Amino acid sequence: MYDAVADDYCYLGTTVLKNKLDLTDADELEAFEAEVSDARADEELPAGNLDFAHFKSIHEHLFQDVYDWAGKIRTVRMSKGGSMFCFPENVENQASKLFVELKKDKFLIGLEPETFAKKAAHFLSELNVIHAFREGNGRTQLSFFLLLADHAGYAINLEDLDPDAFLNAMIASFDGDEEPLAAIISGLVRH
Ligand SMILES: Nc1ncnc2c1ncn2[C@@H]1O[C@H](COP(=O)(O)OP(=O)(O)OP(=O)(O)O)[C@@H](O)[C@H]1O
Repeated sequence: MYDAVADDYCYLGTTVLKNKLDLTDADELEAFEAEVSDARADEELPAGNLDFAHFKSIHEHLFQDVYDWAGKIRTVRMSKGGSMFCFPENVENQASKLFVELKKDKFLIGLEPETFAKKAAHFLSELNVIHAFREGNGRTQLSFFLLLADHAGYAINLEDLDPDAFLNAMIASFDGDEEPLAAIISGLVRH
């Protein structure tokens, strides 16, 4: 969870996010959110142009059953484990730039696997620094990565992904070292 802050997204005096079922118990909300977002992830994801609007529509798809703000940029500052993410007023601008870069890079099509892994790691790392949403960033990042990899011609099996190693690599990338993340992605695309 986030460095716990009770903000306007939360029920008064708690760190439980307001939600469509009005669940006020953190564990119940977590279980419900996990179940329905998993089910939504198994459905066909919204089509799009691999741009920021597409990224937001994936978040909306995954979390439509849980939050009114699904698909919408957060309005509060956030940090995790001491990592301070992009200020909300800069999210739109930074994300637009990042997705324009991705397009300029031809969505990473036609690269050697090693180069794809490096560039995808950089993209994911920057996407995580932006952290567009109040919650659900990791799951949206992964879903988008799967679409990007598929579009570039790589079939990724997430069962091969070690969640702890992946989290550590994401944190390392936040701190400026994208190598561990590139190594993990490289392992996923080499089959
Ligand atoms: N200390 C940290 N510094 C930088 N990034 C972090 C840190 N801790 C977690 N992350 C990244 O934040 C993202 C998770 O964000 P968030 O909790 O909004 O997503 P989620 O989908 O709700 O959770 P999860 O990805 O854990 O299922 C992941 O990409 C994760 O790697």
